[in-house]
Amino acid sequence: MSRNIYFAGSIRGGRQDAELYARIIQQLKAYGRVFTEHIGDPNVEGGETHLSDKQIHDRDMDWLEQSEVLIAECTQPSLGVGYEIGRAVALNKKIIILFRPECGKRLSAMVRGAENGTTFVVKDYKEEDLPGLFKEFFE
Ligand SMILES: O=c1[nH]c(=O)n([C@H]2C[C@H](O)[C@@H](COP(=O)(O)O)O2)cc1CO
Repeated sequence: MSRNIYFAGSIRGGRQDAELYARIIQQLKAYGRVFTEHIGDPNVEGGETHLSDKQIHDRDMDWLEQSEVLIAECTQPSLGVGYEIGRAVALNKKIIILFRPECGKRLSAMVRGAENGTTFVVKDYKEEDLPGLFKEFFE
């Protein structure tokens, strides 16, 4: 399948959900090419070490431009993920925000408030909902 997918999840914002990101990426790979597999790598803690911050930024923006859709897991707040969402809006990408209300926090109004029902979708979910959600989005 030729669809390009950009998955966004917290790195320097905190790695509590890294294993969940890996499971999400595994599922997304059934629907296209996922550029950002390193986000699910448990060895990536404070960021990728083989690249400078500028190299990371420029590579990720290039990947985002090439992607059809941005899927951002936003439960663990991350400045980088928030930035990527804003850039994806500016590029007119389709955006799917995933948030787990069970965490007890509230999603930023700047993210939930951007929902428009078509190109910017916010999904409150539990992990077991993901296969059905992805099937609905992609098929
Ligand atoms: O090493 C990295 N590699 C990388 O691809 N990113 C990108 C992808 C993630 O969706 C997002 C995470 O941002 P942050 O590190 O601020 O939580 O930024 C971020 C870092 C470190 O900031």
